[in-house]
Parts: sequence; C-alpha cells; structure tokens
Amino acid sequence: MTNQPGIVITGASGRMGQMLIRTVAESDAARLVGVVERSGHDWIGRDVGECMGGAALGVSVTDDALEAFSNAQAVIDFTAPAATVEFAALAAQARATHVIGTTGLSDDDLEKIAAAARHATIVRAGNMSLGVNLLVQLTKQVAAALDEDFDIEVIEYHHNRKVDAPSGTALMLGEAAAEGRGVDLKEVTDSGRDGITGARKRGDIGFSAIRAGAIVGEHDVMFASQSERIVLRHVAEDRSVFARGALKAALWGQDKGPGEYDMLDVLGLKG
Ligand SMILES: NC(=O)c1ccc[n+]([C@@H]2O[C@H](COP(=O)([O-])OP(=O)(O)OC[C@H]3O[C@@H](n4cnc5c(N)ncnc54)[C@H](O)[C@@H]3O)[C@@H](O)[C@H]2O)c1
Ligand SMILES: O=C(O)C1=N[C@H](C(=O)O)CCC1
Repeated sequence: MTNQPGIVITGASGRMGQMLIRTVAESDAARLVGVVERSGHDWIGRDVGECMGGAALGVSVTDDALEAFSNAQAVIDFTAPAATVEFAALAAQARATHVIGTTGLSDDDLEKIAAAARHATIVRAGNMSLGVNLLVQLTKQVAAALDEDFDIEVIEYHHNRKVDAPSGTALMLGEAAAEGRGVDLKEVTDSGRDGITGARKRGDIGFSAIRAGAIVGEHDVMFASQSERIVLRHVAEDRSVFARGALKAALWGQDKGPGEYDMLDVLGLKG
C-alpha cells in the first residue's frame, strides 16, 4: 500500500493533458492511475506513454471516465466546458478531488460545478501558476489604491488554437480589479470593441485579446491615467507552471472537505 494519491488525467492528448501526464508520471508525490480521452479518439485502448512518443507508462487511455475515476483519489481536468461539467458529477460520485483548469465555463456550467462541490472537493482556477495568483493579489491592491482617473485594461496574449476569450486568467484579473475598486465586474466590463464604439466609459474595466502563433500565455494589467501608466505583467514561459500548480492542488485537496476552492487557497495567498 502506498500513500501517494492516485491521479487521473482527462484530455490525455491535449496540450495540457500531455504536460500533466509527464508531470504526474515524474512525481514522487503521486501515481498516474488513469488517463481519459473522448470516445472515438485514436489513442483509446493504447498505452499513453507510447501514444506520446515515449516509453510505455503502463496506463491505457480510456473513454470510461467513471471507471477511471473510481480507482483514483484525484482527477486533473483541463478539457472543455461540457466535459468538465460531466466530470464534476462523476468525480463527486467517485469521491475523488476534482482539479479544474478548464476555462470558458458559462454561468450555467459554474452552477453545475457548484452543485457538485456540495458533495466533493473541487479546486478550480483559470490559471494554476504561482505568478498569476500573486498578480491577482497585486491587481486587487493597486486597484484599491487608485481611483477612476485610472482606466483599467487587461490585455492577454495566447496561441492561435485557444478557443475562449477573455482567457480564464484575464477574468480572474478583471475580478480582482473590480473587487479592489469595490464594483461588480459584470456592470463595468468592456470587451470585444469593434467599429464606432464611442469613447471609453469612465470606470469601465476593459479586456483585449491577442491570438497568435505559439504564445503560451501572457497577461498585462494596465492602469492608465492622463499622465502616468502602471503595467503589471505575467509571462508563462511554458505549460509546466500550470501542470505543477494543478498537481499541488490535487495533493492539497486530499484532506479537505467538500467545497469549491481556488489556487489562492492552495497557495495560502488569501487575505
Ligand atoms: N487553468 C490553467 O492554469 C490553464 C492552463 C492552460 C490551459 N487551460 C485551459 O485548459 C483547457 C485545455 O487546454 P489545452 O490547450 O490543453 O486544449 P487542447 O484542445 O489541446 O486539449 C483539450 C483536450 O480535451 C479533450 N476532450 C474534450 N472533450 C473531452 C471529453 N468529453 N472527454 C475526454 N477528453 C475530452 C480533447 O480531445 C483534447 O485532447 C482550456 O480550457 C484552457 O483554457 C487552463
Ligand atoms: O492555453 C490556454 O488556453 C491557457 N488558458 C488559461 C486561460 O484561459 O487563462 C491559462 C493560460 C493558458
């Protein structure tokens, strides 16, 4: 018997799925016990290490999520909104901690995840890196210190395969800025500008999204007045920062009761 929690990775063939599989397989703190892909994918039934072009890892790719989850203590899930909502219910059923990195979740998806968290431990964050979670706290602090003479704009840069905007990270940063300023983000969001938009509204929090090439993920939070500008910036150099954060969250969740937590809880940055 080992005390290393068994971990299942969903979305095995994805950019994050493969990074997570390597991270867990190389870790001394956890065991890779399952990997899940969508039905019909050509990796199903094959050894995941070989599918990734390396040595066998002794774990076959499956499309039976519940069966995989029932052998695990945690599920790390960076897939797509519909899959994540389904996995939240299955992970709760299997009593496995569910770490959610998926972004682009709708209000309806978030309600379903909150319902699953009544019976299960869920850690969800649009960005699992230490640096971005520190930036969230800094953004809140700076927004609280400045008045509406400073326009706030969140600018995000990602690769050309990303399907959602604003990014999950941009939304975390926008929420932090709104909280610092004491306003409701939904009331002041300004995104998707195109055409004759009119002048910027005082107090709005703006979002701009760049999609190009292979950019892993970069975020600027700009505070701009008529006479000066502050820019807080985070650059993810590679996807391993997200995978290491997700593994940390899965281990952290092992002795926590049901509820929905975030990376600020995991990193002890709430204050
Ligand atoms: N929170 C973070 O730190 C963080 C970091 C990076 C990416 N992300 C998010 O993670 C998600 C995935 O990103 P990616 O770049 O790896 O995308 P990707 O498209 O490369 O991978 C997604 C994978 O999920 C699989 N998938 C989809 N539906 C499935 C289902 N029903 N069952 C099993 N597998 C399914 C796809 O086949 C694919 O392999 C996105 O929402 C992205 O924004 C979050
Ligand atoms: O590559 C992605 O997709 C990323 N998604 C997250 C987001 O939406 O903020 C984190 C950065 C990379």
